[in-house]
Amino acid sequence: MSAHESTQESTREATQESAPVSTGASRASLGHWTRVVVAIDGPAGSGKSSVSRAAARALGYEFLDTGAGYRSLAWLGLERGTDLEDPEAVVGLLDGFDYAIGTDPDDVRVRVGDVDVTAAIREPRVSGAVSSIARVPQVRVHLNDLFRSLLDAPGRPGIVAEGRDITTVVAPDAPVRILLTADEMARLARRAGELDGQSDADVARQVLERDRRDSQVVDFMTAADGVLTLDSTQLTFDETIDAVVSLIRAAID
Ligand SMILES: Nc1ncnc2c1ncn2[C@@H]1O[C@H](COP(=O)(O)OP(=O)(O)O)[C@@H](O)[C@H]1O
Ligand SMILES: Nc1ccn([C@@H]2O[C@H](COP(=O)(O)OP(=O)(O)O)[C@@H](O)[C@H]2O)c(=O)n1
Repeated sequence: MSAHESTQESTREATQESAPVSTGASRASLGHWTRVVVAIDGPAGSGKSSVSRAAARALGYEFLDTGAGYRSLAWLGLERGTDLEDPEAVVGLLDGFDYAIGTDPDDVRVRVGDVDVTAAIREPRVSGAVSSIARVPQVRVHLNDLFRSLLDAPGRPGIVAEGRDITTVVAPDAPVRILLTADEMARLARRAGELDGQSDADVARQVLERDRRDSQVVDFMTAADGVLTLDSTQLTFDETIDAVVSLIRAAID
């Protein structure tokens, strides 16, 4: 049985379960983590960010959008006029990179220095540049250290972190690991629905090119061993949230 099939099966079982709500977890299931760490990866438009945030809210957990870290560094480089194709220049940006992100799912503001970049990091110019900085190994090491310290910080009983390599590199030993997928047409339609001011064709080109470049660095299209695949193509937004919450509850109860 493939990882995909086995996961659809476990998703079905978990979704049908009507277990009482519990956000607790046994010490053993947490491994070395101080709280429940839920790792979610997937391609652009699969629903990682919105679904992870809603699942965190439903469980009383925190939420970590790791892509915001890469986007913020790209934003800084664009502001400074840095050549983002030059890895040395990109590494130079890390010196004194003063980055902060909210992990409350109801307050996910992002700051670089004194500037609130929450909206700016979603602009197409940042989406178009971010893959260039994400492929620099020193950037990944630097940001991964930061992400791990946020995952293990004192706070709510759990945290849902989403990105491209959370299940494989940042937290391969997380008690819950999910690959959230959706077929290309569904992903492009979702993204097109979000971005005003850009034609659907431009959005599609940009998303596919970003996925192509990102997948040269990390594999977020196939589930690593032990990672559950949840295909949201045929699911509504609410059904996807329910499925993720059920998978988390099933894993920690
Ligand atoms: N299962 C789903 N069905 C319909 N729309 C969805 C679903 N999951 C996510 N969306 C919508 O798709 C858009 C992209 O989701 P987002 O969370 O930004 O994806 P990602 O973080 O993977 O790029 C959002 O507008 C979101 O509300
Ligand atoms: N764990 C992660 C998260 C994001 N990224 C990079 O950051 C970019 C933006 O991530 P994102 O999660 O905001 O992207 P979307 O899928 O939400 O559009 C990605 O295109 C990757 O280049 C990464 O390399 N590793």
